[in-house]
Amino acid sequence: MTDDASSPAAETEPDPQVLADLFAVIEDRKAIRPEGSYTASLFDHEKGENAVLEKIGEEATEVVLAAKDDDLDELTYESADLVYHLLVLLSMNDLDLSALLAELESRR
Ligand SMILES: N=c1c2ncn([C@@H]3O[C@H](COP(=O)(O)OP(=O)(O)OP(=O)(O)O)[C@@H](O)[C@H]3O)c2ncn1[C@@H]1O[C@H](COP(=O)(O)O)[C@@H](O)[C@H]1O
Repeated sequence: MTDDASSPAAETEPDPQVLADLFAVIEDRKAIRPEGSYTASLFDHEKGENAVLEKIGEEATEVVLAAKDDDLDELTYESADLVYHLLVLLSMNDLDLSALLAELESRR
């Protein structure tokens, strides 16, 4: 791996900040509730929490199936769905991303 900004790796390397940025967007959708936002709809709907819990169950199953099938693209895609819905669930329960990170840090 090189720090050369002109290398293809430097152009495509994901920013680890992406998780914090995504959580900030989720918190923003919770506060502002823009029309047409799927995330906002999860907070708006009176059964929103059930919808999120259902999604987490579905996505977790899809992650397991993708892993069993050795389908790495699908495993990556479904893991992203799962993490996104997990972050929505944390926000829905007024937990911060830092609570999750602190818990992980405490296990090191
Ligand atoms: N990361 C996500 C994200 N991941 C998944 N989803 C939505 O979650 C839903 C998942 O439902 P499904 O599993 O049924 O959809 P699917 O993945 O096509 O189907 P499967 O193959 O998984 O069964 C879809 O509507 C996706 O669009 C997401 N919706 C939003 N985000 C992020 O949230 C931001 C705000 O988006 P809005 O929700 O539009 O405000 C976006 O910019 C993204 O960064």
